Amino acid sequence: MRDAQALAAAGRVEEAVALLRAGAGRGEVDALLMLAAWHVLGCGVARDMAAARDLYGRAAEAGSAAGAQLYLACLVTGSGGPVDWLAAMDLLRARAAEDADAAHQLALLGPMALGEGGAPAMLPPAEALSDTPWVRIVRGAASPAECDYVAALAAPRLAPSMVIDPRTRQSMRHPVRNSDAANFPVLAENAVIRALNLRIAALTGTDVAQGEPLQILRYANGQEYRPHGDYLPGEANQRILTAILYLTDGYAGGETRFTATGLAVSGGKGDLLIFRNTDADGTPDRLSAHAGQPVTAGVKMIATRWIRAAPLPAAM
Ligand SMILES: O=C(O)CCC(=O)C(=O)O
Ligand SMILES: [Fe+2]
Repeated sequence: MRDAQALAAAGRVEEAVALLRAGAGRGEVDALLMLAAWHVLGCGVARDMAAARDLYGRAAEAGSAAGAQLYLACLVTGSGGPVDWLAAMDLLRARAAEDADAAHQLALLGPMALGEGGAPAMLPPAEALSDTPWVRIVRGAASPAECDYVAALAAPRLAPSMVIDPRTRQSMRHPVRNSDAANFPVLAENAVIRALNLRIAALTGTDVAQGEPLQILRYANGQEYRPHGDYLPGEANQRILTAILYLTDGYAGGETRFTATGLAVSGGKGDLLIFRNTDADGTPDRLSAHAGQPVTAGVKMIATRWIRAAPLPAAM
């Protein structure tokens, strides 16, 4: 496939696409995956998620682990076609013998007893912690095994957290947040991540499409997230809610502290903290400002879902 890349780099995009199509036609995994990626990105071909989904499916059928992962993401998130949870479970079962992660996902999904499309069967109740700002906690929203799985899945993806410089729009390191971060864009989701995102959507009374990619933060000793609001300056589709799932326990410090009132939350492993960042009319609620206090021993990991007022544009 280096030939196709070289042709594309030389501006001979049509020839590159023709080469990929020929390889894909012969069922070559590399060609199927690259052509799919080009359809996702709209690079050399028109952006076409349905075509990408079909190509990932063919790569999966040809035995590609990467193809199977991406096809699974399409099936569980409804990218490039309808959500097909049953086909996703079939795919996991077909792979479980040779793919430890597929087997692990099935082991976690079984006890969830999910309904159609991966919807949660039952929801634990929410407890009010404060009304101004509006803060709720759902104890045991995820099991310890689910938390461990998400933490381990994120580990190889973790990199120093970045913030966007509002002047240059470049991402850069910043002392406001010195943790490590990783996220799961739609095509990086799998069945377990999707099930958790659907659970968070149900617990917050929102549509799963309103959620930004699940973001994992890892704070080692001394790391923190300084006081901030989660709302986005000048954004029309505002972050109305934040949901934080605590993935680890046994660390010291690291409370989530609402700086205006001093409310400090030490979430237990599997607890989900939910708070509103805006008023009913969508204006930022300054009282929702909060911090992740410095961790003083051990490691704190959380999974954050920033939830917008309206669904985000379809999957990338
Ligand atoms: O680490 C925490 O407790 C807070 C994290 C946070 O503020 C966020 O993810 O938006
Ligand atoms: Fe925050």
